[in-house]
Amino acid sequence: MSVKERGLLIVLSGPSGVGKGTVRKALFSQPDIQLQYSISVTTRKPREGEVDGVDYFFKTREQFEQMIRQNELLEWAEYVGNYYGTPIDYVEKTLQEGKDVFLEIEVQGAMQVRKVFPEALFIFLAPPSLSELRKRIEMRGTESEDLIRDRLQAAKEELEMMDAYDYVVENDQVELACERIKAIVMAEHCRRERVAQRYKKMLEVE
Ligand SMILES: Nc1ncnc2c1ncn2[C@@H]1O[C@H](COP(=O)(O)OP(=O)(O)OP(=O)(O)O)[C@@H](O)[C@H]1O
Ligand SMILES: Nc1nc2c(ncn2[C@@H]2O[C@H](COP(=O)(O)O)[C@@H](O)[C@H]2O)c(=O)[nH]1
Repeated sequence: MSVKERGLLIVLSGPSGVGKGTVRKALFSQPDIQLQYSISVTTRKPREGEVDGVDYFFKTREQFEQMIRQNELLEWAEYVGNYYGTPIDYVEKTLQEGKDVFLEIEVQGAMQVRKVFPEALFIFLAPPSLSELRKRIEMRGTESEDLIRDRLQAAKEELEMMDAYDYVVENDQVELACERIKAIVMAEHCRRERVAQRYKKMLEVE
């Protein structure tokens, strides 16, 4: 399979509460872009309304550690007391089918993905400010005061990593952030198409 035919791997990171899930849902509802969401595995307890196999695959720590041992994860990280990871089989199979795969993961995991898939597209979603980030995570109402504090502490470390990404997109408004990500993905497809054409021409000349 040529570089062009394989799907594009898109990695979206950003601090907890910045709006990754909200922007992703907006992006996935767009008719002119087709992305496949990679459902992560986690040891975190489900939030109200979260469904196993839709939002996450919810596992015990023992089950998760077994997945690590059996090399079933493309990447994994411990984030604020819980494990999170990306099942490798789904990502590989879907990319092979020529479909684009979308990962929504924190920064430690994203850096592991970069080592395995350096050609992936890395996008960091940034909040307009730290105070707005705090407001969003508090307004969501899914975490205790202690967990919000820990997630905001992690957010400061994550924001320092944004330079390691190919693009930084501000999530000031969901629709705008969604359009910006769409434009980045479409531009990357055009670039890959041109590289593939040039490569094909080169082979014809030889
Ligand atoms: N542009 C925005 N303006 C105002 N509120 C927003 C915006 N984007 C998202 N929100 C709100 O912020 C809260 C957090 O959003 P969301 O759950 O999507 O964040 P997240 O980055 O996926 O968080 P986590 O990493 O913890 O899962 C939600 O209540 C959401 O409605
Ligand atoms: N490294 C990974 N991080 C992941 C994965 N799935 C989700 N996440 C990130 O964890 C935090 C917390 O998520 P929450 O649902 O508890 O709010 C957030 O930044 C997610 O994007 C994964 O597979 N690997």
